[in-house]
Amino acid sequence: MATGRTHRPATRSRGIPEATVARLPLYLRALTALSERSVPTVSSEELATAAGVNSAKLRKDFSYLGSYGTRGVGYDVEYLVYQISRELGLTQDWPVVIVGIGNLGAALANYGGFASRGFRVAALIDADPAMAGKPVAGIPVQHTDELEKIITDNGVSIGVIATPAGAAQQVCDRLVAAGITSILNFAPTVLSVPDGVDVRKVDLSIELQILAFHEQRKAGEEVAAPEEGAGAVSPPPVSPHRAPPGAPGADSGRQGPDGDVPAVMPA
Ligand SMILES: NC(=O)c1ccc[n+]([C@@H]2O[C@H](COP(=O)([O-])OP(=O)(O)OC[C@H]3O[C@@H](n4cnc5c(N)ncnc54)[C@H](O)[C@@H]3O)[C@@H](O)[C@H]2O)c1
Repeated sequence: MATGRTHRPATRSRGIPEATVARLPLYLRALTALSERSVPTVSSEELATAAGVNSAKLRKDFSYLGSYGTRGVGYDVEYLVYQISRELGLTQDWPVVIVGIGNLGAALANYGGFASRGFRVAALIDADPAMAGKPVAGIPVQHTDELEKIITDNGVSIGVIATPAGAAQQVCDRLVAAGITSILNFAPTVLSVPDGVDVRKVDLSIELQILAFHEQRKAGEEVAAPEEGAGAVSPPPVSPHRAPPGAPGADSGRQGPDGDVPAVMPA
């Protein structure tokens, strides 16, 4: 049974900090767009803007990859795409299983962005016997009774949980016992996993709550703003774009369009 893991190491193998790893997909997304436009080189400032991070952080991140760019020329786009893809393990195909094929699981199965990034949906699994055999995104749904066999037969190491929260821990335990070592959890619950298993959690409602915080703050500023010429002394303005303390992107000083951290977070 899961023993529970309460913290994650600050650095991964080969000394790349976790925060840098979390930004690599942002760089890759921006670089892929440049590559598709056949842009050969890019400056750290341009790439930082496109990725939504600050350029000093980008240069520091790339130094972990041993990539320093060429003064006056910038970074070679194709080479960086290759380097980051290799670092993220994307130069190989990763079979993925999705468990819980309801609204969300079906939407994920239909999402073309997984396959184009090297994540092949190997199987769809659901506990509802009525769904067994029904195709979703062209893949027949399989019953949870088959879970262990499916994982072994397909050599799957990444599982996606899209079940109701109440079922997620039990599904997680079965996935882990069957050999899954990475889990992307969409269920709104904290999963307990043994050492050696990585869990990432996506929660769009948390992102909305952070936006609600900013909306509330903006509304408060409008109410508090003194009328011109009234002579009132107001406190220095607080940027509405700063994240609340402890939130993703907090204390980063500056955030790009997406913030510095993607809307996926450690469990
Ligand atoms: N993270 C996010 O941003 C986000 C967004 C939407 C929904 N969610 C969460 O995703 C989950 C799924 O939402 P939904 O709208 O697709 O729900 P849904 O009810 O449409 O689908 C849930 C599916 O899980 C299956 N299921 C239940 N128990 C199972 C088990 N033990 N093993 C395998 N399958 C099982 C059900 O048969 C059903 O098909 C919920 O936990 C929801 O809160 C998260």
